[in-house]
Amino acid sequence: MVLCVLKRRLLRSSSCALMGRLQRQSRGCVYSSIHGFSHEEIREKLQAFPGGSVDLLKHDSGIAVLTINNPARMNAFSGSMMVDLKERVSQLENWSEGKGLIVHGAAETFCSGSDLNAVRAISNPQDGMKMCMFMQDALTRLLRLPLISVALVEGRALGGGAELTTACDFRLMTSGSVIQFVHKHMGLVPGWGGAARLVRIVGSQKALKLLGGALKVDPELGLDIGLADEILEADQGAATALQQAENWLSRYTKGPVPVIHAVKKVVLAGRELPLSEALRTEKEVFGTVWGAPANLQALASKSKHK
Ligand SMILES: CCCC(=O)SCCNC(=O)CCNC(=O)[C@H](O)C(C)(C)COP(=O)(O)OP(=O)(O)OC[C@H]1O[C@@H](n2cnc3c(N)ncnc32)[C@H](O)[C@@H]1OP(=O)(O)O
Repeated sequence: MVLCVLKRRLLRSSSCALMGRLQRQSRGCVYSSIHGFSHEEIREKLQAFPGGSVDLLKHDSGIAVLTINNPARMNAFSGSMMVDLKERVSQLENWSEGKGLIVHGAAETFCSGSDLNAVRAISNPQDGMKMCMFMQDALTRLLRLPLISVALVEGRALGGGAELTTACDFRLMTSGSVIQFVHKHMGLVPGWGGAARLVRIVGSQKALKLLGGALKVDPELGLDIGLADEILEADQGAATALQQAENWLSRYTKGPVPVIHAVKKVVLAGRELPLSEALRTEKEVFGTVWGAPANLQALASKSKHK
């Protein structure tokens, strides 16, 4: 009897722990005060380096467009843009009707990394660490959104810009575009989580070559090594690269919001959690769609999958 009660309590507490982990995972925060991370302190420091913006446009289709907007500096991230990015990610976390996201740069180029003027001004190790934690937090939360996300790479994605592409589920490259982890040339390694994510996307051997050689990845190489998911050709009638990216993404965002969110959550769990935890998460997510309206409707329509 006592054993049964204990067993039940254990089961309840482990499922609570799992749900907590799932919630934290979907919110995505990596750092807290125990890591010496004060969001407010670093936010204030970053705001001292203004310029550009990160803009968000949510469409009725459920696809949002996030624009890295600082064309005078090839869309380099100023301090205030880092703060903007985090605010936009918070807005997307609360967008219950959202299904997809396109991240792109203004004026047909993606992003040339952090603004070198800000980098010079905060080149001491303490400030560098704080900026690194802030951006890791923002980009981890971006990747963990329940939306299916795409980086549309036009022109150049350099340094932190290359890292940003890895915080999306997919990368589409237009002809002539380049992704380059130039960090080694700057005496650096990625610090916005780009190395950890790159290894998961292309494997450690290829990641070592890309980082160790600061290799230029053009669309063909990108497709070959699995960094790019599709090449967008310029000659597609009158369609802009953004329209082409929306068309590409809409294949994966078709359907009811809860189902798209569930798809993203199970894939995220498989990508990030050890197998036994990923399986438990999958079960929890399955429980949210089983017998839910979309499932009942599909059963009632006796659909065939020809
Ligand atoms: C953990 C994060 C690590 C990092 O991200 S470190 C930063 C890595 N990124 C870089 O080193 C990129 C440096 N920039 C470049 O290599 C070149 O500017 C680039 C992007 C290839 C473009 O070359 P071009 O087409 O010849 O154009 P350009 O050099 O005249 O640039 C146009 C204007 O944009 C500016 N710019 C480009 N990238 C920047 C950056 N990251 N920070 C601050 N300003 C940047 C550049 O200084 C120039 O401005 P201006 O016209 O001289 O006032």
